[in-house]
Amino acid sequence: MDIKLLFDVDFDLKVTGISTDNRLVQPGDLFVCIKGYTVDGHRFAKQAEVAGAVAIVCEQSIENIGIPQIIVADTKAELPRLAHLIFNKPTEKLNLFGLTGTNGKTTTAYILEHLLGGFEGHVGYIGTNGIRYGEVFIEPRNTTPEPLSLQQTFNNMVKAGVQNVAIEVSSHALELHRVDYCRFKVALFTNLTPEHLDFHPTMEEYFEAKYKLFTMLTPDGYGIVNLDDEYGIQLVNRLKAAQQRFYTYAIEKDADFRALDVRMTTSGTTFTLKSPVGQYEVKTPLLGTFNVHNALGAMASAYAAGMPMEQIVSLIAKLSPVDGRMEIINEGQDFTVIVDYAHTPDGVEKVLEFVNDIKQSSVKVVIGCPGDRDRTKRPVIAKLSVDYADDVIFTTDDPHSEDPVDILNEMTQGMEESHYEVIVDRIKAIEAAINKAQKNDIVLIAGRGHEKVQYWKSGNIELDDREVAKEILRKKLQIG
Ligand SMILES: CC(=O)N[C@H]1[C@@H](OP(=O)(O)OP(=O)(O)OC[C@H]2O[C@@H](n3ccc(=O)[nH]c3=O)[C@H](O)[C@@H]2O)O[C@H](CO)[C@@H](O)[C@@H]1O[C@H](C)C(=O)N[C@@H](C)C(=O)N[C@H](CCC(=O)O)C(=O)O
Ligand SMILES: Nc1ncnc2c1ncn2[C@@H]1O[C@H](COP(=O)(O)OP(=O)(O)OP(=O)(O)O)[C@@H](O)[C@H]1O
Repeated sequence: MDIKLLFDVDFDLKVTGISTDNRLVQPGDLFVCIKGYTVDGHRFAKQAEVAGAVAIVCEQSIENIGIPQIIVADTKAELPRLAHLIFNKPTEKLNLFGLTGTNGKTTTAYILEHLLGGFEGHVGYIGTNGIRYGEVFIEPRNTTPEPLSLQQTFNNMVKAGVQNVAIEVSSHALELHRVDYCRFKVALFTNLTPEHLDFHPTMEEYFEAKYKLFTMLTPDGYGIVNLDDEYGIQLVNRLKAAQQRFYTYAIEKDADFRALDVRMTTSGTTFTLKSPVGQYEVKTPLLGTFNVHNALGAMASAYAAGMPMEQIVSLIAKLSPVDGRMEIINEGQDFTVIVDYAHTPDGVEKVLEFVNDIKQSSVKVVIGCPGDRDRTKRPVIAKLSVDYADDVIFTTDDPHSEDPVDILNEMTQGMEESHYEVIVDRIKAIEAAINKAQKNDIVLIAGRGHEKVQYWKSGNIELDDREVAKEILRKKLQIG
């Protein structure tokens, strides 16, 4: 591509690619210097030149560089525009369904992917559980990838014939320009509760970051909003003021898509759906009230995309469980083991509410908090656990650079209740809970869901709660 198609410059140059990491530069690339949270990419301009970069995009002039430097005010803001152009404006050829909110993005995206898959065209997914389309699966690094890998992925999806993409859009992504130059056919808001307050100083700023997604709707696009959430109500008011189209969903409030008469068991949920085109009996294998919200959001999104309601209702009954979200581990034992990804106070509370609603006997919880992440939630999650569960084992989540014992001390500091114990080793903690479980008990293993790797300062180790639970159950039942 001629550099003049990217910048208003008076020299000729052919650009064949783009990179923000000198270690990945290919000859012919444009190298964009990003000031990161750990290092400043300007430091790597020379190495990028040596690796074959043909020009540098930077925020200030860099010494001893022999290739052209294009100075811009904010390289992070410039990057999505460049990626959009270099990767052939892929978002103009795709229907993007953006999902945002503190909890429920992955689950709602999964349900939507399933619905759209039964409708028309090929579907892609981008989010916490990775990138998937056709036969392709790429392990995730971030929930919402940075602009280069995002636009490149979109371009690959277009080439593979994908038409619809369900993409989780994190507040970090909205704040850090990762999704600039994306235009959404549907923008969905699940809820907003305290999380990431290490990144967004206040809830209002956190909400403003989420709101940005709704300013990126196409003119014929729809906002889809959870009306049972107080920030959802604020969002609806803004959409009305901006004369944007939207559908609401709720259980409590009178919304466009409303679940009435919700009935829950450990094998699934049924409810009566009130929709803009009549009432339907809905059956899903998903567990918990929050998954009724997620199902409603996905159904409203599919409807906004033109899918007939009858088809939506029929497909939702055929869902399989979501990876690591309320996943039942069944090795034939006479109690219930659930692995779930709840890791925010709201998520933990919702899951505990659900298990309390359906419990026939005692509830045992194994839970921890990650290191290097929002510390304010540690005592809150611990308190919720002892408030709702009969037996709690606090254990290690992903410690990252922190000492797990310090995290556990922060969780339990000042705790007056005594029905908890601390077992630092997560495998031993899961083992203790399962070995203590009696007939009809529920063991909830929360926080890590689908995750397969535990992140430690000293190195990462393989740890999948589901596999651990299965192995312990089989030992307990003397199978194999
Ligand atoms: C705070 C944050 O968002 N960090 C993201 C950021 O990393 P960073 O700022 O530390 O980057 P850096 O290492 O300082 O590097 C700066 C620049 O120098 C370049 N570099 C660096 C080293 C080198 O040798 N050569 C080189 O060229 C890098 O390629 C980069 O361009 O840029 C990286 C590349 O795009 C991201 O992967 C990384 O996300 C990290 C992993 C992260 O944990 N992000 C979290 C906070 C996040 O984004 N979370 C959200 C929400 C998740 C949720 O909802 O729970 C998400 O969307 O994932
Ligand atoms: N609508 C919801 N409201 C509250 N909690 C929810 C909701 N949906 C799911 N949860 C809880 O939050 C956990 C994470 O769900 P999910 O992965 O769908 O959310 P997410 O927004 O994608 O989170 P993350 O970005 O951290 O991956 C689930 O395991 C469940 O415990």
